[in-house]
Amino acid sequence: MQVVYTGADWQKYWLNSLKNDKSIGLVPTMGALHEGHLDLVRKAKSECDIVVVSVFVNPTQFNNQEDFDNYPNTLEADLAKLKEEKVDFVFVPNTENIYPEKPQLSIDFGNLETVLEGAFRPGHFNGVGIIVSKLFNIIRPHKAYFGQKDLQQTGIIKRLVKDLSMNVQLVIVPTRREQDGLAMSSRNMRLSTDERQQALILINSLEKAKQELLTGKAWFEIQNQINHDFEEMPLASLEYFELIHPESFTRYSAFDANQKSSICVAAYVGKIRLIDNLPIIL
Ligand SMILES: Nc1ncnc2c1ncn2[C@@H]1O[C@H](COP(=O)(O)OP(=O)(O)OP(=O)(O)O)[C@@H](O)[C@H]1O
Ligand SMILES: CC(C)(CO)[C@@H](O)C(=O)[O-]
Ligand code: BAL
Repeated sequence: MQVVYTGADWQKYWLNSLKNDKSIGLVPTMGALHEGHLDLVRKAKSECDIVVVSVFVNPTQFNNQEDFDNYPNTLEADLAKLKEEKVDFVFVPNTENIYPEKPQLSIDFGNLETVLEGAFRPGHFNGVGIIVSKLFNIIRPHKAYFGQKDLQQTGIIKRLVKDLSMNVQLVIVPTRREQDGLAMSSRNMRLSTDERQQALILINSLEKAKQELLTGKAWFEIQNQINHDFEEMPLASLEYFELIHPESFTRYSAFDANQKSSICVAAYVGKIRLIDNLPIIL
């Protein structure tokens, strides 16, 4: 496994892979790797000749300085896990290398900016759009792997690839969960024991809502009930709990079994903001 620190360093490996007609798979991450990330890596390993994992905590996608300052950094352990998975390259750029200057470009994702993460994290998707474009331009992968846990992020990146005719195939990997159902997330390691227990309200409320939707209960009643459930949890505070179309991300005010739908949730547990989602009709 080779650790590469700059785009210029990667260039010679890229030329070599091109000469040998090798396919390249990229797994973009912000580090603090868990089994969810490793599922992406394993999928990439099974489909590509060369797998590159990037580890970069991208400052421009954080709308909250405290969240950025406290984002876990476990690079040594990450490298050991990636070596175990027989990853070919790990790209670990520093901020100066990625952002020699503050980008002047900004990306407006239209309606995607006005709901869910777009609404609650102003500027977040602009930061994601810029860094993912940069990573695609530097690494030039044939395929890139993203997790379904960040459902709206997958919509943003699909839009980016389509609107800019990027020559990369996106692969979306299902959400890996802990045994009790909590979606794996790097931020989980910052939860106290009590917070970890109360964090289960995210997946429990998604599953409860799904069951009730499928048995005919009205969406507004379900939403009211879930709001109430969150109010009962002293450490959890709900940001949104929405029924949406999983491609356009438009909100539904009522359930329609003939339309694709997913439920998305975001909540603070203590000071940690977590997100999750569950498909209802695919
Ligand atoms: N539980 C999971 N299952 C599948 N993919 C995941 C999971 N968690 C994260 N990913 C994916 O891994 C990639 C890198 O994500 P990232 O490094 O932000 O990790 P993260 O665990 O989502 O961190 P955080 O939730 O704290 O933002 C993204 O494509 C993300 O969707
Ligand atoms: C795609 C990504 C690596 C861009 O920084 C990040 O948003 C993430 O980890 O999901
Ligand atoms: N996994 C999404 C990255 C973020 O929370 O900024």
